[in-house]
Amino acid sequence: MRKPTDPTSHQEGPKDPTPIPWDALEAWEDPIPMQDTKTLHHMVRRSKNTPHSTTGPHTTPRGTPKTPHHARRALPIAPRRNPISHQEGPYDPHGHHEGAPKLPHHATRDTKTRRHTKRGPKNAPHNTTAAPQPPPTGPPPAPGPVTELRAPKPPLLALSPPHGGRCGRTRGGGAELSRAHRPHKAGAAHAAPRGGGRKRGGGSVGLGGSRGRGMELGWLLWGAAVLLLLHLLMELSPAVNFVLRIGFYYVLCIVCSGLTAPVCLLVNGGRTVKNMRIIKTVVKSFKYFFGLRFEVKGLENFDVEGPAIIVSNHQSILDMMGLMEVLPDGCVQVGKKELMYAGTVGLITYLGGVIFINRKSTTSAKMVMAEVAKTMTADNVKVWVYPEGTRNCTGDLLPFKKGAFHLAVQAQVPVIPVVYSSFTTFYNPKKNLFTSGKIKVEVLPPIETKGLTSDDVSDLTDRCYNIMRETLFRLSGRSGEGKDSS
Ligand SMILES: CCCCCCCC/C=C\CCCCCCCC(=O)SCCNC(=O)CCNC(=O)[C@H](O)C(C)(C)COP(=O)(O)OP(=O)(O)OC[C@H]1O[C@@H](n2cnc3c(N)ncnc32)[C@H](O)[C@@H]1OP(=O)(O)O
Ligand SMILES: CCCCCCCCCCCCCCCC(=O)OC[C@@H](O)COP(=O)(O)O
Repeated sequence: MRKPTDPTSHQEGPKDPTPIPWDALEAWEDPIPMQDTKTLHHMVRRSKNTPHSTTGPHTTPRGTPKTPHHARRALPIAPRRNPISHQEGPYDPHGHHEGAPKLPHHATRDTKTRRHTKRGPKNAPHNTTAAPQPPPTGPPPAPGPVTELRAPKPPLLALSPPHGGRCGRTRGGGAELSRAHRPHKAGAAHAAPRGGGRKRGGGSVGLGGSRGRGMELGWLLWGAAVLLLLHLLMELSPAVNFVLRIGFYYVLCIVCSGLTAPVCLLVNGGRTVKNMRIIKTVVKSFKYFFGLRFEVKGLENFDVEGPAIIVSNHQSILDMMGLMEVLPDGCVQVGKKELMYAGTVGLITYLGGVIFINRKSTTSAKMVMAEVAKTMTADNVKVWVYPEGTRNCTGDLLPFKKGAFHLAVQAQVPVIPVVYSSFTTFYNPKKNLFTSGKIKVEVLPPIETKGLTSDDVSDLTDRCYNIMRETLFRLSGRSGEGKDSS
């Protein structure tokens, strides 16, 4: 919080023509202190340390044997204790709870001293306009510094004790510009003056107001010009269009992940599949920014009793929008472990219960999947796997990895194939193509695995591959022969 200047220099009335130190006004409008980030860290730490809270395979407490059990917690279970309810006393988002940082003393002290500035000392005469000055005698003074040549500043401040923040949390307090004089807000000229509610003479906006509005207009014009230029460039150059759109997608993912993570922590307390509902709500809105539409069929095929393994084709990072468009409740995904280190996106995938595997180590990946097979039934969660093991935007399918099908057979749960039509009609990084488009999504009937063993995994994989490939070609409107023409 910036140290406010001496409030007396902001007395009402045009006594002193010298310009008001505008920056000093800022001191009266400091933002509300940010939420105490220490509390947030405290919550995260508490949620990790509570005996019942789930942790991912990579966060087993020190000393735990690195046996397959480390994956035991791979599946998210709603933590049985919510770190927020363990705060001393009720948790107050405005930070007025135990241990919250107090406002610095001088800020409160100033509140008292400033109390007198609104109307001057307590028993001073109630003069709403300055007493007339006696006419100056003797020769006219030589013109002083430039400042004296400037038009005198209009009366500016209806001072009242500071509220310690922009939003005026104390009763009627706070050093604030009378609305009629607030220098930077468009349309403020006609707002009723605040602070004490007494009518102030004259509603005209001071010079500062028009200058502020001019600046605001300038910025608006600049912004419009930049946007127009960008739009023009995007129209003229596919490469610029592609870079800006995919860049915007990355920014959207990073920023929204950073904003959604605290919400997940506050609502669900830590890593749990329940966070997927929140993530899904946010990601489902992304399609509108890119003019993408989804046409979904067969959602009823998700209505199976208990857990299941869902397998789908994987074309690009845009798949997250398609994933969230149809994601059933209580469904976690299998992802490459590198994702966990992708900044805020890694945090949100961790909080959403994503199961991280090391694709480069079949052994460790198998162990994780084996553990998942054991726990998914107990936790009644579905697991979404991309059997191609990587992104593939050719309009065809890569050969399937077998892990998902071993998982289904080991857990004796059905496999539900999901197919997304080819993105190649609107998205092709090699051709710098990224426009709006329609994606057809089809959820196919479940394939039972009851009674199957690991010997049947190869057949199961091939069967699923063929059904999904045929569906992909049908949805993408192409013949089943050969590679995509693109
Ligand atoms: C709020 C705003 C947010 C905005 C941001 C959005 C956030 C969204 C939030 C949240 C959603 C996040 C979503 C993330 C999604 C990420 C997707 C990816 O990362 S895709 C890459 C990782 N996925 C895979 O790799 C596929 C699964 N892979 C497998 O299952 C593989 O099979 C694996 C890794 C286990 C092994 O792969 P191998 O490369 O070794 O090849 P193989 O042929 O499958 O296996 C080799 C041998 O091992 C046996 N084997 C494989 N798995 C086995 C198992 N589990 N048990 C026993 N044997 C197994 C097989 O039978 C095979 O043996 P024989 O050839 O038959 O002799
Ligand atoms: C704050 C610092 C952020 C650091 C940069 C993070 C940028 C991440 C934005 C990613 C947007 C969403 C990603 C969804 C998951 C995904 O689709 O990952 C690709 C993998 O399936 C397969 O990867 P690959 O094997 O390389 O094809």
